[in-house]
Amino acid sequence: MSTPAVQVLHATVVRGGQAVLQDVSFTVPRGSFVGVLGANGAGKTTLFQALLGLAPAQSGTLHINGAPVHCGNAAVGYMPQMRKVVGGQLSGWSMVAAALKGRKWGLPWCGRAGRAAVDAALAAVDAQDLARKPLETLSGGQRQRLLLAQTLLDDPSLLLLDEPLASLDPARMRETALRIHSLAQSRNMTVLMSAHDINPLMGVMDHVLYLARGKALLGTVDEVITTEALTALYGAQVDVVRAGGRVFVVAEGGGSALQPHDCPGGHSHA
Ligand SMILES: Nc1ncnc2c1ncn2[C@@H]1O[C@H](COP(=O)(O)OP(=O)(O)OP(=O)(O)O)[C@@H](O)[C@H]1O
Repeated sequence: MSTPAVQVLHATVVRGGQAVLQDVSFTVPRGSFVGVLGANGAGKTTLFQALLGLAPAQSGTLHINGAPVHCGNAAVGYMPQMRKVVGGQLSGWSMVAAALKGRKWGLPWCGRAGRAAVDAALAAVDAQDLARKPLETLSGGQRQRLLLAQTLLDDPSLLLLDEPLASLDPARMRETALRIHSLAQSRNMTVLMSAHDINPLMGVMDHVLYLARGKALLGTVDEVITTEALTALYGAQVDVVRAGGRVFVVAEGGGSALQPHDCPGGHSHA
């Protein structure tokens, strides 16, 4: 069996005195596309930061491609959650170039190889037309594409994408998910992508990694997004309801355990 892309064994990660991930174990085979789901505060970003070596595990082990996690691993491309525009005067090209060799917001001076890498990354996400435009003039979706281009520099084998679909409309969400899927397949990359809406990931994901109460459950959509599996994970009654082509994960008392998930045609693909 080949070395897994990600292997987490009995990992506990504490933040602010609280175990955000508690004795979590899962294995992601190489080339898998994993949707990382969970309510706000479930620990999706913390998991990514642990895999980046930025949030050390108090106990347990985390390996990427068979090696312990460490900061600055060029095999890992990371797209953080995007909250606001930084450096709005920068062109799209400069923003991507600024991440060459792991630098962020440094001066975009680079040699011929670096320039070629930036051009190739922009082309891979179909963003050549954004290269000369200042960031502040771009839409959220266009900026997401540039952030995705940044993650492709250094030719990573693993992408950690933190809510890359946030703030996109449903059509763009689906388009972006398909784009990432196709990129991952063509470059043989493993993808862990967090999201609050499962629908754009239907047919794209091989697995779901669902986080709740410090625990994690990895499996196919049909294994994980069920009343039984999520009730066990949450330790309280959670119902998975399919209605009108949508899937709702409903907590006891009627509140949403997660954002409602659109799911046209059940689990069929759009
Ligand atoms: N630097 C930090 N210091 C202390 N606590 C933190 C820190 N970062 C995150 N936390 C806490 O860890 C928990 C998990 O946060 P995290 O950002 O990983 O969740 P998330 O699933 O990514 O949430 P969201 O969907 O809202 O982005 C939260 O309770 C949060 O308050």
